[in-house]
Amino acid sequence: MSRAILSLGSNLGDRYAYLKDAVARLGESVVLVSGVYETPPWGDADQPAYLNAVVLAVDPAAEPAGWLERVRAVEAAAGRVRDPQRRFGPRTLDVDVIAVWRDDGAPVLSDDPELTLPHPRVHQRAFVLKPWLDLQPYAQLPGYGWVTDLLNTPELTADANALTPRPDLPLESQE
Ligand SMILES: Nc1ncnc2c1ncn2[C@@H]1O[C@H](COP(=O)(O)OP(=O)(O)OP(=O)(O)O)[C@@H](O)[C@H]1O
Ligand SMILES: Nc1nc2c(c(=O)[nH]1)N=C(CO)CN2
Repeated sequence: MSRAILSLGSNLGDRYAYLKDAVARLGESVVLVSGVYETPPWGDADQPAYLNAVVLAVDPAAEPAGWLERVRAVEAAAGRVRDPQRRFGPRTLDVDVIAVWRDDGAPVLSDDPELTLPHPRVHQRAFVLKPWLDLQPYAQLPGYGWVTDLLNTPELTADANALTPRPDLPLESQE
């Protein structure tokens, strides 16, 4: 059994449709879905704004590597398009494995370049940390501590303030 925080991002094409499709493809493993935020591009300023969200997924059978396979499949199914010359450039859909915990609550730590856990840049990304807090107000990022404390650091406060909630774009069922 493992649970995972996964991040979703899109800044090309029908961004909202890509996020909805990603949640649908992740299927029954998704137990919590954050709100959607409109976010200024991070890491490469010359590109359109993103829509970002975060999900908590649980799967009794999933090994840590299984989450990477799953997010790659979701990206492929969405016909992921991106410019290989631009590391942090635009894309139809990006799904990252942010952190994974085992059944006993222990975080999975990995420095494997194929699957680095926690995600090596997440502590710098308000566009992931803020939606994550929507799901888990007491979230802790393994190796870094409370997510709320990270968001309150001077490095991230301005980025966090620049995120715009988009309650008009729900990912959860409205029934
Ligand atoms: N925690 C992780 N989540 C997703 N991919 C990872 C992770 N750790 C390592 N990788 C590897 O990174 C490679 C590139 O991933 P991807 O194309 O999503 O990067 P990126 O979106 O350009 O940058 P970033 O990961 O900073 O968002 C993947 O093929 C994957 O094997
Ligand atoms: N706001 C925002 N910026 C980004 C994002 C993202 O999802 N949201 N993903 C990137 C890919 O590495 C690069 N920059």
